[in-house]
Amino acid sequence: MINVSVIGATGYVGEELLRLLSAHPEVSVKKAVSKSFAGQSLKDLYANFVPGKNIVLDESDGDAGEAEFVFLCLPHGESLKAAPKLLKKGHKVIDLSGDFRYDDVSLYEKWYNITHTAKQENQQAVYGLPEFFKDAIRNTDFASNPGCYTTTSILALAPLLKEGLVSEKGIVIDAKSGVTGAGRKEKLAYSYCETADNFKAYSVVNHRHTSEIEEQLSSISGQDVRLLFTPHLLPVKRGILATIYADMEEGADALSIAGAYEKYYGDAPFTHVLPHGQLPELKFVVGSNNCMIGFELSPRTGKLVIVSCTDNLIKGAAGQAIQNFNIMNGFEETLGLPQIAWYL
Ligand SMILES: NC(=O)C1=CN([C@@H]2O[C@H](COP(=O)(O)OP(=O)(O)OC[C@H]3O[C@@H](n4cnc5c(N)ncnc54)[C@H](OP(=O)(O)O)[C@@H]3O)[C@@H](O)[C@H]2O)C=CC1
Ligand SMILES: CC(=O)N[C@@H](CCC(=O)OP(=O)(O)O)C(=O)O
Repeated sequence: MINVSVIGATGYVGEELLRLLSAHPEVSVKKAVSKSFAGQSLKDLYANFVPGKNIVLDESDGDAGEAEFVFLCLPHGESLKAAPKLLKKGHKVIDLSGDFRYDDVSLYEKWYNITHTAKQENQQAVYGLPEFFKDAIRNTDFASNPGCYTTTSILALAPLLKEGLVSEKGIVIDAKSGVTGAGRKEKLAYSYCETADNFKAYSVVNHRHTSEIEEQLSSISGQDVRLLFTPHLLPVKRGILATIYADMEEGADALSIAGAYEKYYGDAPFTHVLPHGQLPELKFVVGSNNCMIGFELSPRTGKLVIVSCTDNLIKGAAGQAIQNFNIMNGFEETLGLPQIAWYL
């Protein structure tokens, strides 16, 4: 059994993580930290935990107790303060915020408008996308979980860029997210009346995930990738669907594209590519740790259209964190993780 602690336990990601961890056969949750609800039982806030083990929320004192592993489910800027202290005390850390995702901290500082105060720890952090960095994840004590939009986008594009089947220029990612992607904020803009029966684009041309997607795709493919990323707020609770447009290079056809995906994801337990012409839907992935990808060629325009779906709270956050935890501990990658979506 591995003792773990969850900090930021009452947010949407923290709650989902605790729910998934409760079914993990090798995990014992020793501490769940909340600044706002310290002293209360988790089940008083989230009644879905009534049948589970009683978890009393602890003070947010930066102490992870006896836990070997600490999951940080804090807003960006907060992990920046918490992670260095925990690493110094010898804890292994998996951070779910954006604070340690960049190789180039100046990109973080520019896109998040925050001065990075833990540059040394940032160098230590491994980008927790198992499909591409499994060996590094296996050998680190500090994993930085990718963003939800970024996981969905990078998994769709990386094999095709790496194999030279699409151009690194002119890519457009048109992504839609469920409202839980914004966190458990008490803001009018995320309330039922403002989001239900509505659909809107936001942060057009300047969403911070643009830089994370570009940096990782450039690093994986060895090309200078520049792209447009447009997020939208979808009136559903969970799920991300990204429709991606890319210019095909010479030699790109249904067979070579399927072959490139097979090369990188043939053995990946959670990334599934549908046969040419079949497209994923949110209900095929929501409730699971899967990323599902489909594609269609447009010979008339020379463009490839890719559709990629994840559950933002699972493969986009809590599930991928557990996948990284499993790899860091030498467990089966799938341990404790849902492989079949809810569908309904
Ligand atoms: N929602 C999603 O789909 C995804 C989120 N992420 C990332 O995961 C992290 C957590 O996200 P999410 O659960 O959605 O966010 P929430 O806003 O729902 O939860 C964050 C929690 O952090 C705690 N907290 C501690 N310090 C602060 C502070 N200064 N300001 C606000 N909250 C604080 C709060 O709990 P308390 O007051 O009880 O301590 C809060 O509930 C973020 O970094 C986010 O970017 C990553 C991928 C997907
Ligand atoms: C719908 C919504 O608001 N989504 C969030 C992205 C999710 C998130 O929390 O960002 P990270 O994945 O980087 O942690 C946003 O656009 O800011």
